Amino acid sequence: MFRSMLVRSSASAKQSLLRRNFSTGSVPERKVAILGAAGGIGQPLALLMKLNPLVSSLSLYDIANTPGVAADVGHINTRSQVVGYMGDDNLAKALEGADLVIIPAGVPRKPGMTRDDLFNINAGIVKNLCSAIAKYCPHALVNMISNPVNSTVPIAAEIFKKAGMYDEKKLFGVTTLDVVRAKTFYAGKANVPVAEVNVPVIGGHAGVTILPLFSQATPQANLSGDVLTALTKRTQDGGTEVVEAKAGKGSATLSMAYAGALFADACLKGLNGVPDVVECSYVQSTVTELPFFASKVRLGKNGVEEVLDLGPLSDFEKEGLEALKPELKSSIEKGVKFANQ
Ligand SMILES: NC(=O)C1=CN([C@@H]2O[C@H](COP(=O)(O)OP(=O)(O)OC[C@H]3O[C@@H](n4cnc5c(N)ncnc54)[C@H](O)[C@@H]3O)[C@@H](O)[C@H]2O)C=CC1
Ligand SMILES: O=C([O-])CC(=O)C(=O)O
Repeated sequence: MFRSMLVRSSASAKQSLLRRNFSTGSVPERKVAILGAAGGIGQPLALLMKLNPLVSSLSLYDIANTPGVAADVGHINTRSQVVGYMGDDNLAKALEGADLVIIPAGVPRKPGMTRDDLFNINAGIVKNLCSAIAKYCPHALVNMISNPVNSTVPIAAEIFKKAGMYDEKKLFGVTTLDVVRAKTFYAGKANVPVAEVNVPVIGGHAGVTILPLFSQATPQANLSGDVLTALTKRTQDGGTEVVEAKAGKGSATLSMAYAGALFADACLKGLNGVPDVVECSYVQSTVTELPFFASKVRLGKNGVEEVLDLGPLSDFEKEGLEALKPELKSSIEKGVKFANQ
């Protein structure tokens, strides 16, 4: 009996050693900061990042209410240590040492508004937060969620350029929710298992600038032109569908937190050297004549490893691509102009 106890205890010692190696060795320490962590997106995103075993330190920053969110999420028995930071004076500490900063700070839409109607408030918020990132964690990857993404990403790039630390490989507009929606809507119409579906979504993140490429969707399905037109429109209007359903109580938060957590996980995998991590994102790009564009991106140890080209487009998608360019161009220019005022 004594012997079997010894065997058991040496087996459990081995297991705990393995566990320790896992937490200190093979999985690197990664600090993730969420700016706007007490908001509609921020809270469920904090929860999902707390569940991610790739995160060792989770920093929750907001101008209000972060102590409660951090205390709540911090009781979950997963790897990361959670700290809440509230107010401008604590932003430096929230950011120091961050490998990845996710920004869902800012106001959401109400019915009747476009994403661009958020520009006046959110542009200033993003500008201040990016100035702090440039100062306190210049090497971090930045996942921009705050709308209008088509403009807030160029704003961030300009702020980083002014600070002399811009690295185009490290700045991402999060367009994953467009991909999530395109997959869901396509699976419904094509009658295929949603978990197997892949659909690239290119362009930007507002109305017609969102261009799902259903011609490249897998598994392939033989959908009529009318169905493809309707699927495209529903994907482009997905945000508005939620804004209207919430009737003044904000925009997508839960599906956005899911999408944001998926994209952050892909970024962390890339940082950790996992090969072949490919996601769509709105990044600095040369795949079209526009300086920022969403397309498939290969993620690696330095962020963007490769911006993949668009692949073959149907005639309908080619038209959509040309149609989106003027709006996307003017949203980019608006952001650049604002940052340089
Ligand atoms: N990229 C995308 O696909 C999506 C983007 N969004 C955008 O995400 C943003 C946030 O949406 P919600 O979470 O629903 O809004 P929300 O109003 O519920 O939360 C925003 C949070 O940001 C905080 N905040 C405001 N100023 C801040 C500052 N200077 N520093 C730190 N935090 C600050 C607020 O205190 C609040 O807790 C909106 O701009 C919305 O349009 C929403 C859905 C999808
Ligand atoms: O529609 C909005 O305002 C929020 C958003 O970006 C989305 O849900 O795609």
